[in-house]
Amino acid sequence: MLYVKAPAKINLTLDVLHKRPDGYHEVEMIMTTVDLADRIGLERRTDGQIRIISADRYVPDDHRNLAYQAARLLRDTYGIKEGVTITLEKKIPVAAGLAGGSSDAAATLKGLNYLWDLKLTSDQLAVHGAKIGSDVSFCVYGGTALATGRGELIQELPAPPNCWIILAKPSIGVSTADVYGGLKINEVIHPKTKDMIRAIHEKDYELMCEAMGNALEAVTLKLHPEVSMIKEQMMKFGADAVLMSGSGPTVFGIVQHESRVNRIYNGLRGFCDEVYAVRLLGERDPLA
Ligand SMILES: C[C@@](CO)(OP(=O)(O)O)[C@H](O)COP(=O)(O)OP(=O)(O)OC[C@H]1O[C@@H](n2ccc(N)nc2=O)[C@H](O)[C@@H]1O
Ligand SMILES: Nc1ncnc2c1ncn2[C@@H]1O[C@H](COP(=O)(O)OP(=O)(O)O)[C@@H](O)[C@H]1O
Repeated sequence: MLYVKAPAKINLTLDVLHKRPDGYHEVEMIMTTVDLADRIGLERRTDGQIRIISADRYVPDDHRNLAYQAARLLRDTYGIKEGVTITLEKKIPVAAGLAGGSSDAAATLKGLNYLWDLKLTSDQLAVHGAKIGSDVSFCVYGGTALATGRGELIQELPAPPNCWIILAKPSIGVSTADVYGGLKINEVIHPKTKDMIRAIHEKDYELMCEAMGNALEAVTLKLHPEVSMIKEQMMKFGADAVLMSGSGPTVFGIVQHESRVNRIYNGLRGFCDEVYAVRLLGERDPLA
């Protein structure tokens, strides 16, 4: 059995520029991976079948699973006769704005590249990833990056200033398509992407706190007012800055002093079942 980690991501900025002819939205977003991860187990099969094993009832165990789609894409593209059993140990909350499914797909691409000895580069895997979902290309590389296009065009960035992240996911699932669909482009408050890039290059934590912004928040907060309440509580318990990740509903708070992490974590546990205190992974995995 080959094991591969599939880390979650958060969006430090998420800007939506316009709707594209293909129905997607042109985005400009800065994403970074955190040390909350699914674990993917890959085992070769001689029957050519792709099988998913997952204990999480919210995760499909058939062709709808993004890890399944990743395996099928490589098997069919490269004429692989073998199959694979994919065991998903889910730790990332589902439909949370943390790219759990996308990260599982990226981990499966990387693991099968090794298992089936395909010798594909990260760039080649990222191109395949984009066929599975807009966030999968970023998940192939990991680390920190500016994503543009529909999210599949990746420009690597250095690690952001070091800090703790507290993630709080209310017990609601959010459809990414519904959130993008609910966006009024002419009302978008554009985040300060350039300031965030400067904050990352200069390791300026205060500027990073100021520059955080997510154009999709306006839609999700209207659909789910409890997300606003979680943001307020996160600030009340001492976070330096707070933002919703991706299409939500997960809210993340950032804090530099470890002494405050427990207070925020314990405070949010009163409101959310799924609360995590995590670190930024920052740079790309050199072995990726
Ligand atoms: C919102 C973001 C922000 O990082 O992440 P999550 O909240 O899902 O983690 C991403 O843009 C989500 O990426 P991903 O979840 O891969 O989206 P996809 O499966 O490609 O698309 C799902 C649906 O979202 C909408 N969509 C997605 C990406 C994009 N740039 N424009 C869109 O309009 C489309 O309706 C599409 O059919
Ligand atoms: N491997 C997977 N892990 C989680 N969800 C998956 C997976 N494959 C497909 N899905 C489906 O994709 C939807 C969104 O998954 P996820 O990537 O966790 O959300 P988000 O994109 O908001 O982070 C879920 O509702 C789930 O049914």
